Amino acid sequence: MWSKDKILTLEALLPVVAGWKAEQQRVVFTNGCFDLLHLGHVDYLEKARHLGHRLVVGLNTDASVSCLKPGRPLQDEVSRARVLASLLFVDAVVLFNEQTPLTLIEAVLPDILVKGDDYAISGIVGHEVVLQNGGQVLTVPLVAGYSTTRIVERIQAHLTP
Ligand SMILES: Nc1ncnc2c1ncn2[C@@H]1O[C@H](COP(=O)(O)OP(=O)(O)OP(=O)(O)O)[C@@H](O)[C@H]1O
Ligand SMILES: O=P(O)(O)O[C@@H]1O[C@H]([C@H](O)CO)[C@@H](O)[C@H](O)[C@@H]1O
Repeated sequence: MWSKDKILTLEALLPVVAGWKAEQQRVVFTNGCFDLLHLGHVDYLEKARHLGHRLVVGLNTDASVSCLKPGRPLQDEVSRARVLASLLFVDAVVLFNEQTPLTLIEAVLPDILVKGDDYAISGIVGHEVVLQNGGQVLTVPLVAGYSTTRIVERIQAHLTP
């Protein structure tokens, strides 16, 4: 499968998810901006995937990111989606334009909802609907010292005479 074929609209994703569920494959969902992919992202996404059988990543569109993080994204949504889709342990990438992935999560109804542990379970968007549906909401420990912001700051410091 080509990585680009993992990037699906919600309409295209839902029957794929239904097929996985019919085969008793536990579907893991996470979401984020993933502007500059770094070790923390890779570590957490790989761990998230191994909490179940299939990993779906909800990716904020450029418009969504720019509302949440002024001055971002540094990489456009096409680039961010392809980079995520190129990861072996990512099974699907779906863009969402809202400020939160709630509608997306309500549609996908994953078996497991995951975020890094920079989020408390109660602060993870969609935790209620996933728990009400009998699913799990879990966090994965952060890899210390890695963030997109940190990368930007280091580049800026490097360029500053
Ligand atoms: N160092 C890290 N280790 C593990 N997971 C991380 C790390 N940094 C971010 N994540 C997780 O990656 C997902 C996407 O986060 P995000 O795109 O905001 O990354 P970020 O590097 O924190 O970006 P920013 O610096 O702009 O906030 C979130 O679920 C977050 O919990
Ligand atoms: O990359 P981020 O900033 O970790 O991703 C955000 O996560 C929010 C989270 O799901 C809140 O529980 C989400 O609401 C927001 O749209 C970004 O995806």
